[in-house]
Amino acid sequence: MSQETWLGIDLGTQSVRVLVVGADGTVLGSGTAPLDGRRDGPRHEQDPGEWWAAVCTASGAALGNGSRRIAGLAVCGTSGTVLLTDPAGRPVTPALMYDDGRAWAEAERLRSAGLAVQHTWGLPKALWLARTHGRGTVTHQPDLITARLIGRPVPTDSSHALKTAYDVAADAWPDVPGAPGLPDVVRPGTLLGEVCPAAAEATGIPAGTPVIAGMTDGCAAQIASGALREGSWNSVLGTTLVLKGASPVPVHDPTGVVYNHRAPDGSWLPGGASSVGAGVLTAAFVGADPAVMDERAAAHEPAGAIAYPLVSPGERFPFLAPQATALVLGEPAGDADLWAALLQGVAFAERLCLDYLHHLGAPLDGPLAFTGGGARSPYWNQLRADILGRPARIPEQTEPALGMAVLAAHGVTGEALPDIAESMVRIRTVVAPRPGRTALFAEPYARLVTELTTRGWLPEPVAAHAYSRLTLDTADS
Ligand SMILES: Nc1ncnc2c1ncn2[C@@H]1O[C@H](COP(=O)(O)OP(=O)(O)O)[C@@H](O)[C@H]1O
Ligand SMILES: O=C(CO)[C@H](O)[C@H](O)COP(=O)(O)O
Repeated sequence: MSQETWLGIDLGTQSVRVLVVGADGTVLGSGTAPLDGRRDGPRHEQDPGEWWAAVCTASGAALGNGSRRIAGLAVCGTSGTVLLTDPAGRPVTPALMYDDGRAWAEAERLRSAGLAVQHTWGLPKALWLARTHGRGTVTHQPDLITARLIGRPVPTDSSHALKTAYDVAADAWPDVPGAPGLPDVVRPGTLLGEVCPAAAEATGIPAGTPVIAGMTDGCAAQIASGALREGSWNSVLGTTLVLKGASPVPVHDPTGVVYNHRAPDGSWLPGGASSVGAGVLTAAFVGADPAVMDERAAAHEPAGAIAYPLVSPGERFPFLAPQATALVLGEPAGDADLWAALLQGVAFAERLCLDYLHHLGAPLDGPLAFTGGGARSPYWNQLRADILGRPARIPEQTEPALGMAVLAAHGVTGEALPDIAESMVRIRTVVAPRPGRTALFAEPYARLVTELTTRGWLPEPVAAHAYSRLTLDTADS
């Protein structure tokens, strides 16, 4: 690949991040700008008008004052965030965020019509918006930014459209009676247009820069981890846990817990998003220093209590249980023991996600990467490798914006995405499981699986599969 420079834009929950990246993955510039949101019970909204201003600030900071040539850019957003726009592409509603849970009734109706959607997905929320605000065209978070960059409304990409129920296998919208207007769709990596002079003036990104159709932030993080070859997986441990892998065929899950994004080359990126995650630490230990707590937790292996640490009520992966609440079995012997139980509980949930994927027949024999804020803890990385019984790669730079820079390079050069990712993604370290450690955690893991089954959250065949994989792994360790 030539020595070009690429730009990635990540529209997140709390901020917009922009990275300027060289052909070897070196970060040449970065910028960020905060975003506000409104939460009220199950409702979570953002003002889409704020996104453009934040993109301008973050791009300006990433590019500095220089007139650097950018060979291409792509934009990712939070998956399932939607709003409605008028024919000129202007917002006519607030944006309902990916975790906004108000569209229960709409989701129920869609499911009874045969569409495997969760209530936080884009299509039920778009129906809710159409019912309460009137009609408009469904627009995903990045569509508003790519339109502004190019200077006219542009198609959406099939990745952000997935949770609006776009059929990525048939490359078509399903027939949804009463649906608001649906946008044209292109595959990720397609050229959408070029940065127009007005957008260049506002952002500092040179006019004429190619704008490439992006993917969701979850897929962007996967690209940034390099996990794009068959059987490779990326586990993003941030506030919550998202697992995504690469497969030549979709992983079929009738319950919709695991769903499949589609890579630009037509291969599949199966995965799911759990409500377990590192967010429980922030909530339970306000102001604690993770490094200090990790050091103290090392004396509690296994912990005296067993946790299933949901960040918010309801679980979506590795099982669907809207009624599930965080659980702690047993009485932790102090704060270090509780911290240990939470770290171990997240790793147990991660193990169960992999067991579930295996149960569905997903290919799992490639490398596993750990990314997200939780991967900043070397202790937790080791613990997770021990409990999973498999090594994990920790990349140097794992931001979704890097994934978008890689996708832009693919879109402009036409080189295969996995090849470009390998030339731009650097692995910092590989953590191997310690001998005997998987067996040390076998009993609490099995107890947790039993408890989840007894509560009716985890289907029994999945539990049986988890026990049999545990027997195999502990015989080896
Ligand atoms: N050293 C650490 N040890 C444990 N958890 C950490 C550490 N650093 C960050 N985190 C966790 O990472 C989470 C944030 O992850 P991040 O990927 O940055 O954000 P988000 O998922 O919100 O996009 C927080 O919940 C925080 O508790
Ligand atoms: O919590 C989220 C914010 O976007 C998403 O649910 C998560 O990233 C997974 O979404 P996807 O698999 O569609 O990328």
